[in-house]
Amino acid sequence: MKPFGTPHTEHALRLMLLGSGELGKEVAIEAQRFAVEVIAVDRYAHAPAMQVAHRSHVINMLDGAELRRIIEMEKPDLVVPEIEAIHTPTLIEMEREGLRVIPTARAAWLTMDREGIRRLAAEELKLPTSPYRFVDTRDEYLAAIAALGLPCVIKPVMSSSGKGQSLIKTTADVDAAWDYAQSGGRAGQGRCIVEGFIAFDYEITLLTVRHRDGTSFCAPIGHLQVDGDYRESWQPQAMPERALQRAQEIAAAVTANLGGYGVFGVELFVQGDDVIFSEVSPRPHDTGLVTLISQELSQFALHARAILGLPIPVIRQLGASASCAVLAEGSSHAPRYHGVADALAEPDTMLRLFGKPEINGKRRMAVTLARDEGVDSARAKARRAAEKLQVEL
Ligand SMILES: Nc1ncnc2c1ncn2[C@@H]1O[C@H](COP(=O)(O)OP(=O)(O)OP(=O)(O)O)[C@@H](O)[C@H]1O
Ligand SMILES: NCC(=O)N[C@@H]1O[C@H](COP(=O)([O-])[O-])[C@@H](O)[C@H]1O
Ligand SMILES: [Mg+2]
Repeated sequence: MKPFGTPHTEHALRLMLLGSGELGKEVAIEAQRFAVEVIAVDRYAHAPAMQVAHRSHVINMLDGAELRRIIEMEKPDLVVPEIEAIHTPTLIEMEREGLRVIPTARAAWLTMDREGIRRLAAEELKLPTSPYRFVDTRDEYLAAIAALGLPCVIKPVMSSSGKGQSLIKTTADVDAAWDYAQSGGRAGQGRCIVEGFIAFDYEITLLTVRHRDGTSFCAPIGHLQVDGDYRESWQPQAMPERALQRAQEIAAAVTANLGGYGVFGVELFVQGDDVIFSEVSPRPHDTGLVTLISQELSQFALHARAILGLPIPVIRQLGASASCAVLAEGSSHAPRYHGVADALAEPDTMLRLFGKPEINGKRRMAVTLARDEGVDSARAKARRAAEKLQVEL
């Protein structure tokens, strides 16, 4: 890698974020601590990371020609995918031409689409997963439900944060779930995965960092999801030694196959000592927002260090911590936030307002963070802080 340089000069070390949401904003800030020049790209203007980047571009990242044009124009030293809805075949092509993609173009390609990563994990790596089928038509969908049984879950192959996802409990849910899957994904209509429902005891994200000196794990993060979207996360999630070991083995196997440097959010379901692989983000994870308060080096700082080829000799945990997502629902072009001071009144409390420029429907706008004696009291404190925060539309 070339030496660190000075932004806005010919010697700048340039990092392009593809996706500029709340996660990218924190990555941008961490990269700038090393004087990296940050170029933020997303599908809309004034996205959170754009607000702290040196420059930004608004493009359709699912359009290969547009993606190539912007990368050729900016000539970044590192391209850092931040969301799954990207034309990853273009990244694969350009990686062959010498572009550096984090963690690798193949990892971004396999995980942009639930089919790629699921087939890799279940069929190639033989890791335990939920039973599943991919479907393109309503008839195939009905056949999948018949084969897998109820309850089951349907998700568009390209989606995140639960968009287009439904739990199908009874036959009464079947039609609405199909319609939502066809309208709610990040790339419009199309292929879906139908998964058998796993009645897990709890689920975790195991943040796994591949860096120049090897692979490191953060303490497991427990989380609560509603409608497939994260609402609360906490660290550490208590778990039996055997299950933790199994979780680390699975995370090591998946991330070693994906390769490259950076943080991965490995999502796992736990039942007793058994661990089931769900999916992986080859980048920081929303549930990992808790590490902004729970670790000396947050997942964003770890990502920056790893991708810049810097050492990570230790990941220091600072104590039981929690995060609580703040969602708003409605429509607005200039949301305002009340109760920020009240939300920060208790010791060991922090928050982030993402600064998203508009809401149309339901959107995660902020997160509260808290540390306390134990995970339960940290969760309660983060929730109290979130209750104080009001989003005026
Ligand atoms: N097969 C399943 N059995 C039980 N619960 C499931 C299953 N699939 C998904 N879920 C629940 O829905 C949540 C979201 O699913 P998943 O992670 O696949 O969606 P996503 O849209 O990629 O979300 P994100 O982008 O936040 O990771 C899971 O964390 C889990 O709580
Ligand atoms: N689960 C993935 C996740 O949380 N991704 C984060 O949400 C942003 C999109 O938010 P938006 O839908 O509000 O634009 C993404 O850009 C990323 O930061
Ligand atoms: Mg997930």
